[in-house]
Amino acid sequence: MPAEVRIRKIAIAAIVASAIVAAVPFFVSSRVTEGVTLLKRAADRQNLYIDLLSMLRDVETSQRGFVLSGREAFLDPYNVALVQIPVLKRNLIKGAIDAEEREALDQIIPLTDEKLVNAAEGIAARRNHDATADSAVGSTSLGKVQMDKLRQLLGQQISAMADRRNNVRGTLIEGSAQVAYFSGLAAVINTFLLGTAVFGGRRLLRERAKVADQLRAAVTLADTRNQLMSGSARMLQAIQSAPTVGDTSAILTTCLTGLLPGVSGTLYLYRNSPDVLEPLASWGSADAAAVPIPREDCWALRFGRAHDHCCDHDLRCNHLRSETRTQHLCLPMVTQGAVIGMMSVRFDSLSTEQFATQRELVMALAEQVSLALSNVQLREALRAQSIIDPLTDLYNRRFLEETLKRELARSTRNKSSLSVIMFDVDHFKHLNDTYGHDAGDTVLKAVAAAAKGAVRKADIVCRYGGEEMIVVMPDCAEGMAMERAEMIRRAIESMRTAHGGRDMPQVTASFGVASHPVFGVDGDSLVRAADAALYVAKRRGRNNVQLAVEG
Ligand SMILES: Nc1nc2c(ncn2[C@@H]2O[C@H](COP(=O)(O)OP(=O)(O)OP(=O)(O)O)[C@@H](O)[C@H]2O)c(=O)[nH]1
Repeated sequence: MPAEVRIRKIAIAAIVASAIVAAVPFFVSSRVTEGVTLLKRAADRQNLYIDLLSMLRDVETSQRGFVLSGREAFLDPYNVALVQIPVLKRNLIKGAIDAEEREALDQIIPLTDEKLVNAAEGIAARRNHDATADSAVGSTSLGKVQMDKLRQLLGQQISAMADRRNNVRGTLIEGSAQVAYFSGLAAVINTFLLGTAVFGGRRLLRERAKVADQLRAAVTLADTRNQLMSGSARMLQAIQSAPTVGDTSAILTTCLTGLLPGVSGTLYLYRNSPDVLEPLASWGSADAAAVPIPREDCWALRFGRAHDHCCDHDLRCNHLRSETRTQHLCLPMVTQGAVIGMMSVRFDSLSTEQFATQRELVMALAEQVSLALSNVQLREALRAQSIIDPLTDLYNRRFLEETLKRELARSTRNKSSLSVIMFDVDHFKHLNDTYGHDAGDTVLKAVAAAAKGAVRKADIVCRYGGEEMIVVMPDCAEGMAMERAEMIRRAIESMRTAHGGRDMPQVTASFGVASHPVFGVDGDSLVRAADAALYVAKRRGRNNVQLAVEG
C-alpha cells in the first residue's frame, strides 16, 4: 500500500477514535452533572425538613412559654413560624422526590397543620383564661405528642435525605473516577493515534525526501555524465587534431584535470624504447616532472591488466614506492592488442562510491585516449615515412620542395633572407665501386649526420637525391651560409667511418651556395643557382664551397 494512503487511513482512524473517546467522558460527565443536581436537591430538601422541624420547635416552645407565663413576647418565634411554615410546606409538597417522600409528606403536612391548630388553640385558651386553664394545658400535652410524632417523621426524612446525599455522593465519586479514567484513556489513545500519524507522516516525509534526493542525485549524475561525454569528446577531438604525440601533452593535462576531479595521474608512452615508459602528460596534483620508468617497475605492465593499490596487501609498483597510502590504479594502455603505454592514477580522498565511479570513468577514458593516441602515433609515423628519407633520416625531396616554398613565402613577407646550400659527395661512384653499395650507404649516413650536426636547429637538411643533399637556411644571408657550408665541409672531411670491420677512406664534398632574393626568387631558381655553384666547386677541384653567380 502506498505510504500516502497508509497515512490517510491512519489519520481518519485517529479522527474517528478521538471523537469516540472524547464522547465517552462527555456521557460520563453528564451523569456527574445529573448527580450534582440530585445532590443539591437532596440537600435543599434536607434543609427544608430541618427548617420545618426548627419552626415547629419554635411553635412548641413559644406556645409553652406563653401558656406558662402569659407573656406575649414568647409568641414572637411562633408568629415568625406561622409565616414561614406555609412556605416550607409548599416547597416540600412541590419538590417531593419520589412516592416514598410523598407518602411521608402525606403524614407530615396534616400533622403540621394539626400541630399549628393545636398551638393556636392553646394560645387562644391561655388568652381567654388563666395560665392554669385546663384547655391550655391540655393542648400543650397534645402538642407534645404531636411534636414527638413530627420530630420522628421529620427526623426520618432528614436521615433519608442524608442517605440520599451519601448515595449520590458515592455515585458522583464513582462518576468522577470514570471521567478521570476515560479522560486518561482518551488522552492515551489520542496520543497513540497522534503519535502514529506523526510518526507515519515523518516517515512519509523522510521517504519523500529520500526519493527527492535520489532524483536529484540521478539528475546530477546524468548532468555529470553529459558533461563528461561532451568533455571527453572534445578532448579526443583535440588529441586527434594534434600533429604529433608530443602536442597532445598539454591537451591531456588540461582536459583530464577538468574531467577527473579528485583524480591525479601521469600518462606514460613507449616512445623510443619498448622497455622504457616516457611520461607524456601529468594532471591534477601529480608530479609534472615525472621521470621515465622501466617497464618492469609496473605490475600492470607485467600482468598486462589494471592493477590496484588500495591496501597494504596489494603489490606496490616500484614507481609508486614513494607514494603514501592513497588509492592508486595502474592501467596498461592497449590498442588493437598492443600495449602503447600506461596510465598511473591516484584517487585523492574519494568516498567508496565516488572511487568506484571515478575508477570506472578512468578505465573508459584510458581506452578512448589509447585509441586516439595510437591514431596520432600512426599518423605521425606515416607522415614521417612520407617526408623522411629512410637511409639518411634526413627530410626527403618532397618535403624539401614544400618547405622551400613555405619558407620563401615567409622570407618574402618578412623581407628576410634565406639561403640554400647544395652539396654532393666527391667521387662517390668510385667509393661505391671500390667498397660496395652497402659501404657507400654507411658513408652517406655518416655524411648526413655530420651535416645535421653542423647546422642550426632551425635549418632543414634534406636528401635531394643520390649523394646530393640540400640545407635550407631560413633568416640566413649568403655570408653566413658560406660560413655554414664551410663548417659542413670540414665536418665531412674530418669524419672517420668504418664498414664491415674496414676503415673507410676519407670523404669530401663540394658545395654550392645561393641566397634569396639575390640568386633566385622561387625555389627552383634558387636550387638551380646552388646546383650551378656546386658544379663550379666540382670543376675547381672538389672539396670546396662556391657562391652562386648573380643571374
Ligand atoms: N651507395 C649508394 N650509392 C648511391 C646512392 N645514390 C646514388 N648513389 C651512387 O652515387 C654515385 C654518383 O656518382 P656520380 O654522379 O658519377 O658522381 P661522383 O662519382 O660522386 O663524382 P663527382 O660527383 O663528380 O665527384 C652513383 O654511382 C650512384 O649509384 C645511394 O643511395 N647509395
